[in-house]
Amino acid sequence: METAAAAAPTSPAAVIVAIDGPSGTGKSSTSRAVAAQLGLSYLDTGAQYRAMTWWMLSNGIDVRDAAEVATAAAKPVIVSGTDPTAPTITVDGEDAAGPIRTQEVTSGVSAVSAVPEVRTRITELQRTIAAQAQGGIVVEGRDIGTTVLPDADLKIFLTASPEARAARRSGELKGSDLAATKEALIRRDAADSGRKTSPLAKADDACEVDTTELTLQQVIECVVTLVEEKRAAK
Ligand SMILES: Nc1ncnc2c1ncn2[C@@H]1O[C@H](COP(=O)(O)OP(=O)(O)OP(=O)(O)O)[C@@H](O)[C@H]1O
Ligand SMILES: Nc1ccn([C@@H]2O[C@H](COP(=O)(O)O)[C@@H](O)[C@H]2O)c(=O)n1
Repeated sequence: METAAAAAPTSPAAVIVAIDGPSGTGKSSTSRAVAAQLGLSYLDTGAQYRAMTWWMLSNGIDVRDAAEVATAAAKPVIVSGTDPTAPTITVDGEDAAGPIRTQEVTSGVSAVSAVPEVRTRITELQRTIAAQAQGGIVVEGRDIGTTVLPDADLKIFLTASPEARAARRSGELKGSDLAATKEALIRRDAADSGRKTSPLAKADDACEVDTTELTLQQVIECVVTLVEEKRAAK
């Protein structure tokens, strides 16, 4: 007797998700959680610019000197691990996850990331990683939807008021001054939005989500729903 062959289980369509927005809007927390929940890879592009900055500072490069930064931009070997449950970043084989979060790196990163030679190198790296992510990937940063992955399946631009963002950051940095934190993130956003090459910007076809009044869990649920809708339509 003939039996019908069991239908092979189909794996969900690979989907490329770009999440951009200013600092402290919840890009990393949201992207990691969404990627983990949906079995996607995850890339924190800010960590790559921080890694480049840390290398420059560690090697005596004046990060305010664009010509010096440009000349050195090809030197560091930056490797990003894309498991959302345990993202990693190494520079020349050394674990950089801790050092890239220092105040010195945060203060210097906008100057380094504005240098075109730095952006060209890191953008190339990001595109290679996204192309290798078989099951799909969530990539978060400032210019993913506009420049790095303009053909992403889904683009999201997260926003939140400066007050909400400063309060979130102050919660992380125990004992920090709220007004100074707010001023520092406004300054960094202005530098990132004002640079000539690939500034922080919302892509025309991005879906904007204002997270000011939302809990992190609500933002995650909102993005998961958007990704699932895109996957179902593929
Ligand atoms: N909707 C939210 N409500 C409350 N807290 C949040 C929300 N989203 C994120 N947070 C918290 O705000 C802090 C900053 O979030 P996160 O690092 O994800 O932001 P980001 O946009 O990636 O920032 P940056 O660009 O500076 O790296 C974290 O402590 C996170 O837990
Ligand atoms: N696509 C991106 C991502 C980040 N940057 C620069 O890196 C800085 C640090 O980013 P965090 O997300 O870790 O805060 C950010 O301020 C930008 O200068 C970028 O240019 N493009």
